[in-house]
Amino acid sequence: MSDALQLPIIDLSSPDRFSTANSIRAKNLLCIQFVTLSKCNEICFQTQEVFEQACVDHGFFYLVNHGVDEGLIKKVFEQSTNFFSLPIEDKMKLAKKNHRGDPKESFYIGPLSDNLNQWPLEEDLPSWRSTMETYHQKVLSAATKLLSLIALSLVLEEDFFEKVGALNEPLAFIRLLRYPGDLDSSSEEICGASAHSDYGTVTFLMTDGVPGLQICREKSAQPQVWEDVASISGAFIVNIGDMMERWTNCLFRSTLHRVLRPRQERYSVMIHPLLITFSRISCPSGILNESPQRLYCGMFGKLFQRVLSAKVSIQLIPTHQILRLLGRARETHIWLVVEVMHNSRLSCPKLVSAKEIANIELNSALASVLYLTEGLNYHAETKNNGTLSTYLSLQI
Ligand SMILES: O=C(O)CCC(=O)C(=O)O
Ligand SMILES: [Fe+2]
Repeated sequence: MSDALQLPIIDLSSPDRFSTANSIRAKNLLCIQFVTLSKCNEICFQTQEVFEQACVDHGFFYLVNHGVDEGLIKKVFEQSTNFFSLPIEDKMKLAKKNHRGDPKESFYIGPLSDNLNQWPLEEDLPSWRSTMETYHQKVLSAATKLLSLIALSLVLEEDFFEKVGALNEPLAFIRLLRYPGDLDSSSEEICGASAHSDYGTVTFLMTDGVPGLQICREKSAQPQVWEDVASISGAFIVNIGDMMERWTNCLFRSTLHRVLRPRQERYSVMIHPLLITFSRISCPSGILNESPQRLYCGMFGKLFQRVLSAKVSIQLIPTHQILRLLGRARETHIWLVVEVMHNSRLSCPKLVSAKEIANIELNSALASVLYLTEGLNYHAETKNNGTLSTYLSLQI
């Protein structure tokens, strides 16, 4: 693996919240910690004079002192391994539907407040559910603190998100991932997770340290440049999602990323907090003053709100995956919301059925597709090599 990218570190426990908030976006701050990782386990902290903006330039940063106990993180990875090590027929009991996807296994746990989640049996995996529930709550609490820093960084009141009710109904879901390792070297697939951006507000990612994550900071550059992002033990890799990018009128960046097919087995755990009310809050005028052209009509437009209330799963797909998706859409009756960029403005999203998709013009490099499966699905796929790719879709 080539030298890993230097990403900014945000310290959630720093008493100087204003400086920390500034480091989320302000340019030319002095004495901010950077980390340089050339190999995963070789950590070298370095102070640099110029701080590149965490959210504005990279859309990715490390979060340290976040209050999620290392022991709990270790337990989550152990329990994830326990789950994926169950016999395939046990895992299939939680599957509802076939799904073709990247060559990895995944398990989604939706918001804890609804009772739609499926859990492995307590007798099969003792304490599994309680471990995941505790992790869910702890990460959500770190996310809430981070959001207050984000508010400060946008020159908003620290409790802005709280006041507007964005935290009243926080929907966060956990994704447990297992990449099986490159057992089949003849495979043409180079990705364990294909290039995408995340659709939520911020994503909290923890990995087991096996390399593979890469980001592309200039998605429109040709050829695309992919840079490795290494893990730091105990630190979250946090990235900005599309929802936040849109809400800040593209001030913050939702960066394209992917995971290369790892040579050895790789585990990762993600939490995506999705703040529904957030989608109804318009971009603050302060941000619009900086970039007066409003790039999005509404947050996601009315349609997105309909989507959110329609008990469906959602995912934003970058353009280069659209064609792949179209092939899939015809098979699986996926509905898509298509937004096409016209003269650097996004048109209002349109809801189209899988049948209509073939007729949509997708010649813009910046088109994005929000695809919806028919709610509450657990998808499963058995690949030729016997690995299982599963997910329980987001329950909203
Ligand atoms: O496994 C990882 O390191 C990241 C996966 C990812 O980006 C995703 O599933 O959204
Ligand atoms: Fe992602």
